Amino acid sequence: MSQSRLKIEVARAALSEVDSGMVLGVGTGSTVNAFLDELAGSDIQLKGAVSSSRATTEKLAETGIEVMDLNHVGELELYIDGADEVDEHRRLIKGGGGALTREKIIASASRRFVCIVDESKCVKVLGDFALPVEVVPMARAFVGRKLVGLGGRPELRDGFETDNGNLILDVRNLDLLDPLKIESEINQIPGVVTCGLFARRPADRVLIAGEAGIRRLG
Ligand SMILES: O=C[C@H](O)[C@H](O)[C@H](O)COP(=O)(O)O
Repeated sequence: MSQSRLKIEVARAALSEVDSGMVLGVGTGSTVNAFLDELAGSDIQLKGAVSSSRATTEKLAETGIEVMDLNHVGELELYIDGADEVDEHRRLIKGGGGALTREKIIASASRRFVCIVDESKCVKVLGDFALPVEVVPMARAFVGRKLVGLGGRPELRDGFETDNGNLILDVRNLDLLDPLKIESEINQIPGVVTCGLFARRPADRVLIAGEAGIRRLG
């Protein structure tokens, strides 16, 4: 099965997590877009959605779902999002599309986070995927040196600006065996907005589409 077919399969499986009348937190990326297509074709009627990026806001508008401001909705019942890497403890690397900060805010503001991936995203140890770190522009070089001090090899994502007006450093070579520790170490560097590790706020459930069907973690 192709990867895009697997994305559709897991998107379809995620519909059973969603109820009509919900205000849903919605992540960013191609798997989430597949989910929104499936949602549009279902009979689920959301009250609205909180969006994690401009791209998702546009997609929600096309789908006819009202986009709501997180400041006006309080705690969300459910957040649905994809990931770039997932381990067996439901810890994630996210931010391949640069939306990590808003994604982490909405995931943290939600009671449940259901992550939807195809099996190519599953790893034993996080870190093959370069870790995205969102950085305030004037701190780019300073943060880069600190990341080198942690053993990383940061590379500026060329020509990319986040929805928050910041930069992304993609960091290779970090030892992520203890993702909780490295997540807080990176997040404590002044100038870092957040890093793409979701260890402090892992997914509550991961739905994984593979050749054998849908596997669930959590
Ligand atoms: O910033 C982007 C997000 O973290 C996405 O959830 C992640 O990159 C996965 O995207 P996709 O579903 O396109 O593989």
